[in-house]
Amino acid sequence: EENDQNVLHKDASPVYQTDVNGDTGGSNTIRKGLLPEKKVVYVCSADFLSECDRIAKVPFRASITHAVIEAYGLLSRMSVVPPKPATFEEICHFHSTDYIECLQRLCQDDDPDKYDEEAEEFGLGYDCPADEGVYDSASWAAGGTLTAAEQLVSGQCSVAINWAGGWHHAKRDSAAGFCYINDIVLGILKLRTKYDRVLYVDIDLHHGDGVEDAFCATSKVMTVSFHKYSPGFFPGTGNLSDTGIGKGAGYTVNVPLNEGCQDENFYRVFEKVMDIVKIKFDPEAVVCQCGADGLAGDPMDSFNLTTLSLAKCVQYLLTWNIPLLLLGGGGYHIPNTARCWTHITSVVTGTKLSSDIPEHRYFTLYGPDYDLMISPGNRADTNTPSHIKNVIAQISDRPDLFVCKIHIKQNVSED
Ligand SMILES: O=C(CCc1ccccc1NC(=O)c1cccc(C(F)(F)F)c1)NO
Ligand SMILES: [Zn+2]
Repeated sequence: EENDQNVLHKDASPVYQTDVNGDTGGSNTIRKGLLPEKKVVYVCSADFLSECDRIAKVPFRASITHAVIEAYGLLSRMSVVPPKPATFEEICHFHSTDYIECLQRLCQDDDPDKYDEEAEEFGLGYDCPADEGVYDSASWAAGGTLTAAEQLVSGQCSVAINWAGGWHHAKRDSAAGFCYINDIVLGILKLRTKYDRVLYVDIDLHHGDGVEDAFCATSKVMTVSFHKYSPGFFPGTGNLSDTGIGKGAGYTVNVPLNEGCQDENFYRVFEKVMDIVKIKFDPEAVVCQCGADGLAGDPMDSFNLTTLSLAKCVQYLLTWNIPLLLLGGGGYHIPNTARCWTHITSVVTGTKLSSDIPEHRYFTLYGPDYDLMISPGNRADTNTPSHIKNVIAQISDRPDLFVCKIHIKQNVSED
């Protein structure tokens, strides 16, 4: 019966399936018999895309991703909200004014010898160049995450998406790993104005060190990062033994994984760890950084994931029915990253997509199969069953980890 309804609708892309009662979707659709409609906010505008397209390490990734989401007709399933760039004052709710003033100054200076020792002190230089436009694109990306978080706080939606956010390495007073402004920390601080316990989940290939550092000493924000951990691999932090300090002891979770990790192991570990996190921390809101540099085919060439496991992780978080903020991050095979975040957007909007990518402006990037799905490479998954078992056991059996407290609504909200 559902197949009869795969009719083409004038206002949807040819591949866009209808839902059970024949509608092509849209926020005013009354959907019977499906998961209760989750209102989804998608942060986007022409200015936002053109500014985020200038992020040096992922040129035009913002527009390329948006174009596939649009080609599949997914915009009609979400409410599109235009962001503003984050202001200096908003950015300094986390970052030091000295660092941000230095970043602004260097981005306006076109002298190749501008990197003085102050620049070095703030991590600005050859590995994190402060080129013209870096401050603008970073403040627009951060504005997108703040807008998304504000939509959740004001109750306008249950899921909010900023695929141009997720810059998890930036520190309070330094740039790192091509991250200049930590939009994730700013978004979490915004969510904390309403929610007492906020969970951060990071499924990027790399350890989410900047977010972990920001909240390692508080029990109000738990950070959970799944990442490749091996000698010499950036940033080098995020071992199992890294569990938080002071009042935050037990509220930092790190899941170190080895080379070649594939979907089955990745999702198995994710589900086991998150089951425990849900019980012990009982979050009121969750932020997920969906970095796609762990995908097969990424030039990072480290993990061997497909979009299926990353989408399943987000699907899992949706079942918690708490406010969910979805962000981008790494992802340097740009067509695969666009495939991944389109797949996740379809999961969040409850939309089945054909795997044939519709014709659109960047269609040629998806050849020769023009398929939404990707295949794993044939590199071995070096995460042995005993490694996986050991990681899960160490997290679930640790006494200090997220000491299980009865969460009584407290009027003193700060630690
Ligand atoms: O993706 C990251 C950090 C990436 C990073 C950190 C520290 C040093 C270098 C990098 N990034 C790269 O090496 C990089 C970035 C973009 C594209 C490439 C490519 F050359 F592999 F394509 C490589 N975090 O989630
Ligand atoms: Zn990464």
